[in-house]
Order: sequence, then structure tokens, then C-alpha cells
Amino acid sequence: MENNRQQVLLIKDLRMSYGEKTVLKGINLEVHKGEIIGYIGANGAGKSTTVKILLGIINDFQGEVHIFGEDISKNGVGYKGRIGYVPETAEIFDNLTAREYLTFIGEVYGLDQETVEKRSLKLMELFSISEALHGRISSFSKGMKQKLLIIASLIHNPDILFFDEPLSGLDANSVMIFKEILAELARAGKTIFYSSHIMEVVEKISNRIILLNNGEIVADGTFEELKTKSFEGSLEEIFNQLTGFKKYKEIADEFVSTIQGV
Ligand SMILES: Nc1ncnc2c1ncn2[C@@H]1O[C@H](COP(=O)(O)OP(=O)(O)OP(=O)(O)O)[C@@H](O)[C@H]1O
Repeated sequence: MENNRQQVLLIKDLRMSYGEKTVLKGINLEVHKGEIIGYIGANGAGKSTTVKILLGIINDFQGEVHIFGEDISKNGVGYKGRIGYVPETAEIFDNLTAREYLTFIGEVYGLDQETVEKRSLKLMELFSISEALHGRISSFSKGMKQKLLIIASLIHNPDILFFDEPLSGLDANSVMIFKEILAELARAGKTIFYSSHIMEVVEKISNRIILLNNGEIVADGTFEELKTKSFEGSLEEIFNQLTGFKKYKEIADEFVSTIQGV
């Protein structure tokens, strides 16, 4: 695909510290149109921090970040309208109804009322939650909230998407729909940054996997490339190997012994 080499995101020597604690130690990355990036790493590796920097939520970082050619530290707004985001924890307005929430999001992205109404209803129908359009979000199940977050992230047809554990709470049928949506979006030239701990899914959906360890990128390539380099079978095993983790059995044994008072 000729689109594939068009640069969407460029990160140069990105560093971030919270007080004394250095979380990102010089990230360099170039991402292209149509790529589905599986962005993985152990708890606390710095994945959410990276995404928050890209979204402009954190701005006291060092280094350079360009999205669609715009330097994000210049505080332009052009690129922001082309971003969609499903956060790790849903900070959505529980007191609003789904319709009110999607209308609000639509307004933020400059969509007209009629388009928002039409898309909201249609997308909720497709995710089998249209009966909840006028229901308060506080009354939604976990999966319903997640579906609403996914709809809100896509309603303005963004060009780059950041998904943080997007399958959280979705039933098996909805997971199948969502994975297919991802593939179709990538075929349509959208770029997807997919952060998750579910290795089987990352392995299947990503066409490029980036592994962050101790604030540095320690692997970057297709699943096949990573497999060749590390001589491991599954992405889970590659992850264990590259993050230097071998002790799961001992830890589990000790965990159980501790609760049993042994
Ligand atoms: N606002 C903050 N103030 C201080 N430290 C923070 C803050 N946010 C994150 N950290 C620390 O930065 C490190 C990286 O956190 P981050 O949330 O980026 O990790 P992550 O890779 O997304 O982890 P997880 O997989 O658990 O979501 C952690 O050690 C965390 O404690």
C-alpha cells in the first residue's frame, strides 16, 4: 500500500520524569498511515504516559513530538481534531445520558447536530445499545460504558486513534465486531495506537508491535520479526523474555502460601 509510508507521528528523544522518577528515557519513533501499532509493556512501563503526551494532556516533557507534521509543543489545534481516544479509565460524565454525552463530544469536534444525532443512533444500534440512548451513563453496565467510549472516540471519523485497553468489559460478539472495525479503519488509512495487556489480541491485530521496558523501546517490528529475533513462540513468551521475567511459578506459589499462612 503506497499510503503506508506517509508519516503520521514522529517522536524524537522523548523523555519524561515525574519528580525524581524518570519514566521515559529517550523514545524515538516514526509511525505511518495505516499502521496498527500494538504498544505493550509491563505495568508502569510508561505506555499511558506516552499516550497522554501525544494527546497534549501532559506537556512538561522533553524531546520532540510531531503529529501530522505539527509540533505539538506549539499548541496548535489542527491535529487535535484528527485524534480519537479511548482512555484506560473512563472519565465520562455519569450524570449525562448517552445522547447528551455524544452531543457534547460532537460539539467539541465541530460536528453539526444532525450528523451527531444520526451517527449516535446508528452506532449505538450497531453495538446493540440503542435502547440506552436516553439512559443515564451511571446506570450502564461496564461493557455498555466501554461501547459508548468507543463510539465517542470514533464519531468524528478521526485519522489517528489511541486505544487504551479498549476491549475491557466487551462481550465476545462485540470483541469480534471491534476487531473487524480496527482492520477496516486501518485499510481506510487510519493509524491506530493500541495499548493492551491481552497479548493474544495484540499479536493478532497489530501489524507492528512496540515493546516498552524501563522507559525504553526494546523491540519494534512485526510479530514475525519479533519471533525470529527472540526465538519464542507466542507474543506472551516474547514479552516475558524481553522484560526479563521468568519467575511466575515461584511468585504464584509464594502468593498462595502466604494466604494459606504456610
Ligand atoms: N501523575 C503522576 N505522578 C507521578 N508518577 C506518575 C504519574 N503518572 C504515572 N506515574 C508513574 O509513571 C510510571 C509509568 O506510568 P504509566 O501510567 O505511564 O504506565 P503504564 O505503562 O501505562 O502502566 P499500566 O500498564 O499499569 O497502565 C509509573 O511508575 C507511575 O507510577
